[in-house]
Amino acid sequence: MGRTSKDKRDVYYRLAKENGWRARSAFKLLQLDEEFQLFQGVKRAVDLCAAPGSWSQVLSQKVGGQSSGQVVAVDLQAMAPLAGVIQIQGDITQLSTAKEIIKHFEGCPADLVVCDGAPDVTGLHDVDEYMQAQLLLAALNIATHVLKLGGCFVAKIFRGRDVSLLYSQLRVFFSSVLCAKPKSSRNSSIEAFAVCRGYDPPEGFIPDLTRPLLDHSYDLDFNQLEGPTRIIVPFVTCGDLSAYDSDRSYPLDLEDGSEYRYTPPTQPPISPPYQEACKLKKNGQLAKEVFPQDCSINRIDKLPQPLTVPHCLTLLAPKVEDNEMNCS
Ligand SMILES: C[S@@+](CC[C@H](N)C(=O)[O-])C[C@H]1O[C@@H](n2cnc3c(N)ncnc32)[C@H](O)[C@@H]1O
Repeated sequence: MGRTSKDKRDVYYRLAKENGWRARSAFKLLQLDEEFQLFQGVKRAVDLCAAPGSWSQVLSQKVGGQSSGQVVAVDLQAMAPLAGVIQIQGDITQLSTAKEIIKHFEGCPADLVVCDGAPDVTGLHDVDEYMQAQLLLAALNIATHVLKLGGCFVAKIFRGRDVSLLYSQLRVFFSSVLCAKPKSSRNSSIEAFAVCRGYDPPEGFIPDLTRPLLDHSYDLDFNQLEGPTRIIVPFVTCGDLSAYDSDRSYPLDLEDGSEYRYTPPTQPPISPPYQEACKLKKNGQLAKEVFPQDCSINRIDKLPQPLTVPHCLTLLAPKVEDNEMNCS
């Protein structure tokens, strides 16, 4: 039941597996491209925060497929190999990672940098938004080193309270910045994508890898700009009206009347962060087994010490299904 119910909940999850994409996120990039023709004329692209690799798959088909096309993908996590994609396992906030990306381009600038990065969500909105913003700024910093003048930068953004400040920061480097929401991105999520075109850094700007988060005199440069520090940018929804609605549940029966058949994931994660929790669950060692009567969060004082991540996971998300953790 678990597998079927998850498929049913999310038509893009189902379609991704049927079409051979490693994750449903592939549709987000495809729908962004439909709207903005992101891949037109692109020969070199960087995919930041790429695992499990569906955006890299899209890029390798649209960019890497050309004879001189080149795609570099980076993630903290290991990613299964993909034809035509150079992979780096590293942290995009680290100087060493930025240097490695640059090395692969051998002096040739990239036409497109994309970043679908997401920190581990804590549920504390301010913290999550802050972390997401920092990741975006790290991606932007790397982009300032590899992107050609006039190039394009697309990054996941959380539309939180201070998002207008982020837009302003992006506007310092790009002639056009807008916020796009593909149909495959749930309306219930504050996720959207900043689409920044026309890379045009301020005169005299020197990219500085020693400050990966752009948390320095860049602010001074920024404050010297004329006009308000917070701007409103156009909001564009992408994916035509006939596209599936990601907030809806669709029936499993296929339109042609044929019976639905479960499709396994295209590429299961290599070494997911929840692996330890899966192992403990299989051995009956998760917190709910330890406290079968009551494992509510207000009994945290009664928990075994030290408190491990898997224990917290069980307490905070008791309904996580086996299939969602790929425990089978
Ligand atoms: C939503 S997933 C990306 C999905 C991917 N675009 C795809 O289509 O398969 C977010 C990724 O961001 C990565 N990430 C988060 N923080 C990172 C960091 N500091 N450096 C590199 N990758 C990071 C995570 O490891 C995770 O794989």
